[in-house]
Amino acid sequence: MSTTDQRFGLARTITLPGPLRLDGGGLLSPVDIAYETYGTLNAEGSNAVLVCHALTGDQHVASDHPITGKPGWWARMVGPGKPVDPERHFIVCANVLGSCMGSSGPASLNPATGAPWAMAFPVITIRDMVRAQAMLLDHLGVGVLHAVVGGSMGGMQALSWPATFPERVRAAVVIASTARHTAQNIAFHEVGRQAVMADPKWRGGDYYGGGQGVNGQNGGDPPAAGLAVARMAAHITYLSEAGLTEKFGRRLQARPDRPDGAKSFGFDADFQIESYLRHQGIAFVDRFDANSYLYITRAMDYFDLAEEHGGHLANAFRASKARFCLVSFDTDWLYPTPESRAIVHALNAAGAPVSFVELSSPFGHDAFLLESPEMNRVVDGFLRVGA
Ligand SMILES: CC(=O)SCCNC(=O)CCNC(=O)[C@H](O)C(C)(C)COP(=O)(O)OP(=O)(O)OC[C@H]1O[C@@H](n2cnc3c(N)ncnc32)[C@H](O)[C@@H]1OP(=O)(O)O
Ligand SMILES: N[C@@H](CCO)C(=O)O
Repeated sequence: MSTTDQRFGLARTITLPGPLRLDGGGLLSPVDIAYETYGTLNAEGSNAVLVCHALTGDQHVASDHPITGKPGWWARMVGPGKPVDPERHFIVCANVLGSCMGSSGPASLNPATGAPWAMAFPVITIRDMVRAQAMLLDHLGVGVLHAVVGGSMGGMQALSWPATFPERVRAAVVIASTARHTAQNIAFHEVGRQAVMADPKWRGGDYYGGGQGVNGQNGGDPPAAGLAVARMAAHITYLSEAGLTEKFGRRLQARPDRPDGAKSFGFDADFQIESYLRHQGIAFVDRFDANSYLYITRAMDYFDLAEEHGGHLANAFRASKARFCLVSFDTDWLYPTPESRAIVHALNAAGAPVSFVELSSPFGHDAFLLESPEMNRVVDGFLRVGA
């Protein structure tokens, strides 16, 4: 086990013997899980909060990211005086299975060969990620969670937790999420995957150059262009038309050779939105592995909680005694409010206690990552019950 002190969190990577039985049929063993904890588990073991991250997030929920140097992705939600508070809670955030920040994934070494798994890594599901988290909680001595909290793909895990381990969760907070991927969601992911796989540098996933790590840190030559295009397309889905119009409109990008932002009459990034998207694409490839992008988007596309429970979403929650809190954003067209409402209906049908709020924000799906005093108030109030 390796340990690093981070500001107020504790970062570790643990290798668990497993085996982890996967929905796709195989076994994974051993299982590496990179995680951070904040705060202390109380004597009763009743204050643990598991925070689940979205597609490209990681365990650095409230500590600086080791590659980008940016603050943790949910430092607005997790920290002293925040709704998820290390003064009151024992907070656990783990890098999901299949990702690239230390947990087992295509960029990590296959113990059978000593080389990176690449596309030999098994296809995983949201439920596999949850099972791996349960193994970590066993290791940490956490029996029952006070709450599981997540947005977007993190919300899928937060829904999957009470469905998979009904006796281990007392409350679930599901933000900007869905119980199943729609055709539109799958379509956008497929565009991204094809962009990665069409890059000649993808080479069937074997681009690591013998080393593991994010995007060529150890001498590989990753499909950076394809991954950047994938991120550009995906990033549009995380925003809203109104937000884009307000932030960029049709304004032209100022550059050293054209300080007033004149049109190039070519294919430079003339518009600010083009420049912005290119920046988002380029920045992304520094911190994320292209094969992990394939595996995690696949896991999200396969997610259909009703299908896992005989075709009826309510069945997923019948064994659970958990309270649920759902939050959606009115400009989120990726996982729009009706997706959350469908979950609420299923929870009602299952007799589960549920509160639901649609918040107003101009920022689309990624609103859950931004400053939202209303979201924080809702989550804070919900987590204080039964604490
Ligand atoms: C659990 C998880 O979800 S973890 C993963 C979450 N993190 C991400 O998704 C990271 C990428 N996503 C984003 O940045 C998202 O937009 C958010 C919601 C997380 C952040 O939103 P905001 O704080 O409003 O940032 P914004 O979208 O304006 O982007 C700012 C960046 O764009 C750059 N930018 C802004 N305008 C332009 C432009 N015209 N041309 C080029 N770059 C531009 C800024 O310089 C800044 O760059 P930096 O991030 O390298 O410092
Ligand atoms: N923008 C976030 C949320 C996507 O659902 C991410 O990249 O993980």
